[in-house]
Amino acid sequence: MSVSITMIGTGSAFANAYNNNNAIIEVDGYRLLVDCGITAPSALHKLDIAFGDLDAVLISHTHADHVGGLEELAFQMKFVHQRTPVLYIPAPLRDPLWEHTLKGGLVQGALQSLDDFFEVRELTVGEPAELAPGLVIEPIRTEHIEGRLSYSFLINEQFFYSADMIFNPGLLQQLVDERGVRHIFHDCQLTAPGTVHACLDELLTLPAHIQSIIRLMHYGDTMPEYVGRTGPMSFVEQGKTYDI
Ligand SMILES: O=c1ccn([C@@H]2O[C@@H]3COP(=O)(O)O[C@H]3[C@H]2O)c(=O)[nH]1
Ligand SMILES: [Zn+2]
Ligand SMILES: [Zn+2]
Repeated sequence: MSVSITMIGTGSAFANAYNNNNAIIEVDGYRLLVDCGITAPSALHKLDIAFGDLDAVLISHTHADHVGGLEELAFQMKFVHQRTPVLYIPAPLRDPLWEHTLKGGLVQGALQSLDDFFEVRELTVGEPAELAPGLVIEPIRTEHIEGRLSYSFLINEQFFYSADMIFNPGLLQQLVDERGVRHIFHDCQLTAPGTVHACLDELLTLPAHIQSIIRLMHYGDTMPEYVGRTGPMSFVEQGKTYDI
């Protein structure tokens, strides 16, 4: 069963030349949207993909470049398509997503909870869950912003998707050398210091065999200036589909 990933956006939160760093993971026609930022609706439209073509959405954390498009998704699916989209979410993130992010825009009349807009499927952190045949996802708690919840994802035991995280060489070493991870898509802040994201200088300190399986995402508008300066790593191209 072949699994692919298409980054509908590869940009950092402040990028203008790239859409928000959100992805579609596809296996046998099943399409999972990973994060749904402010630009996701237009990014999907440019790829001729409608919200109705998606099977589910998975959320890593509640920054707007990762959840800012969920209100439109919720309203469109409810009031245009009369459908309830499936929302996969690491369990501890469920309440903050509603209380701190979505409630303000979605609450109206009898519609008072996340369940009024989504079929919520909570994921247990640290446990693999089969979302569809051939698509097993394990949320891993990673550090991004002090005091805020954020998760990376291990997919089919072989693909690690960082979402937003600070540099954690020990975790990457463990994933590759002990758990057999073969592909990594990692956020990459092009300039130091990496206070809330792994930065390029830090990622370049990884062992070569780990760098060789890393593709860099969630980058700023100056990315072209860094092509050829990323060692064995390479930048993910926005809109390109990769087998993982
Ligand atoms: O303590 C903080 C909190 C936030 N920020 C910026 O806001 C952005 C929010 O989206 P992001 O997580 O993709 O990237 C973050 C950073 O660019 C920061 O630099 N330091
Ligand atoms: Zn981000
Ligand atoms: Zn973030």
